[in-house]
Amino acid sequence: MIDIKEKQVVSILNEAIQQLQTEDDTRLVSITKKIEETDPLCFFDAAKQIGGNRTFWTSSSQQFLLVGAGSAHQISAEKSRFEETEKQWNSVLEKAFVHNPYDVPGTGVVVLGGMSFDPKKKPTKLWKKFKPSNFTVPEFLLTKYDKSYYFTINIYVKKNDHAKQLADDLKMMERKLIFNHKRVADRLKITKVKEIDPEKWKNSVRRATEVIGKGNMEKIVLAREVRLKFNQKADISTVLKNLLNTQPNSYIFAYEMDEDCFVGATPERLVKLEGTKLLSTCLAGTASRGKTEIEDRKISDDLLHDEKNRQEHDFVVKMIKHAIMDYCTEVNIPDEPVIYPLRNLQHLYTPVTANLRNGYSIFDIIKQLHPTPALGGTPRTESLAFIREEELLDRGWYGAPIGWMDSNQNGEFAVAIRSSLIQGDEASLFAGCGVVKDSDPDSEYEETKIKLVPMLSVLGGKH
Ligand SMILES: C=C(O[C@@H]1C=C(C(=O)O)C=C[C@H]1O)C(=O)O
Ligand SMILES: [Mg+2]
Repeated sequence: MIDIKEKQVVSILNEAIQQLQTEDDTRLVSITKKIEETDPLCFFDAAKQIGGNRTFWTSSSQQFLLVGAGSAHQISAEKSRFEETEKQWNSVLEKAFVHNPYDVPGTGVVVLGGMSFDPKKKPTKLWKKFKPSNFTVPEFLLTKYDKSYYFTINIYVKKNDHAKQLADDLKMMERKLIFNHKRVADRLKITKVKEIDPEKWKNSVRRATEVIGKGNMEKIVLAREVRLKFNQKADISTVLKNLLNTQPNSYIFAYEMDEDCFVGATPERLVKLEGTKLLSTCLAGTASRGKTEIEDRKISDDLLHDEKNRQEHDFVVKMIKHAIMDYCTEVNIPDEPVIYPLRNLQHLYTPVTANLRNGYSIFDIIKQLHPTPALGGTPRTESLAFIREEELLDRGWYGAPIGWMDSNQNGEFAVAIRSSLIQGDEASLFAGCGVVKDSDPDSEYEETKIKLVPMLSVLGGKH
């Protein structure tokens, strides 16, 4: 094991400082080292004590995990957000002084963030802390990859900085973050539930089926919001712990902006990139889980053969295939979906594998894919216009790409569903469903109800 001693941190900082030309010049220094096993939730908790916003990400296998504390660099973009975000990210990388002896995805200069579903929708104050695109390079980052743990420091240095002093301060922060303390779980209780107008929502579903019936569109995804009030402020670490314990096969994420935190456990990958190896996912079509194994198998079987759900699913497959064709080689998509089981429901699932062509980035793919018909509809422009006009909620970051990327073309983005915007002792939960020509408003309403269960149950609701 290569261990970077503190003395080396001082010399790395010194080297970076000495390369600065003028007093106003600054430079991002990134130092990664391997550490002993560290409890990610303790790290997340401790990050609160040292101040600054926190970020959290685990991939569906949970063998990969990122926890960010504070912010060394903040990217935010409004107009041309994909291009602008990527431009700012590249300029961070260009000037970065990186010391990372490990060729491990998610170590070194890493950025975590997300974006809003539809920048053209008039924003409300609900999401005022979240820009159309916000990304954070954490000041301190914990990475778990396979069974190993890494700690990365990202810090801007100036010509007048004193390397030894900086290194001492950083060491103190590291001790605070990596110290495994005993966590106290909170006992959150829901004191008020306000469903935002279910009857109006069902009417929107009805109108969507009418529009689809006329042949103008094929699929429109409509979402709704539930507002909760709690007996106390929600503790985000406890929410994450509960999600980790109850939601297998899901990406668990948190992105904090001051007092607000966007949290979720989504099963839906948008895109994963490891070097040039690309993975995407078609996930649409839903049923509940059975109470017995036999009942469960029967429900899966029916779902696999249900025409309405297969339609919902096939629009996504077709679109994703079309969207990545020009950007990838070796695109491989099975002809038939399989079942993707979750704790409270099951989906139709078709994996996509491909090879990203030279010269393209994960951002090029996100731009092509978002929103897929799993969250928008078919055709895209028309369905988005319908959603913008008809939906009663501000989706904010719900249903949009959320994820991370590093400086070596590795990264992964999920679609932020099964999620909640937690605001102190209140929260908004979101769930939507794919409306096609045979959709029935009451059944779609029931479907969104099950999709709300994962978040509701970890926030003190019924299990
Ligand atoms: C829109 C959501 O989920 C999407 C809609 C699905 C459906 O209607 O069958 C299934 C998975 C997701 O693509 C949500 O969970 O909020
Ligand atoms: Mg559905």
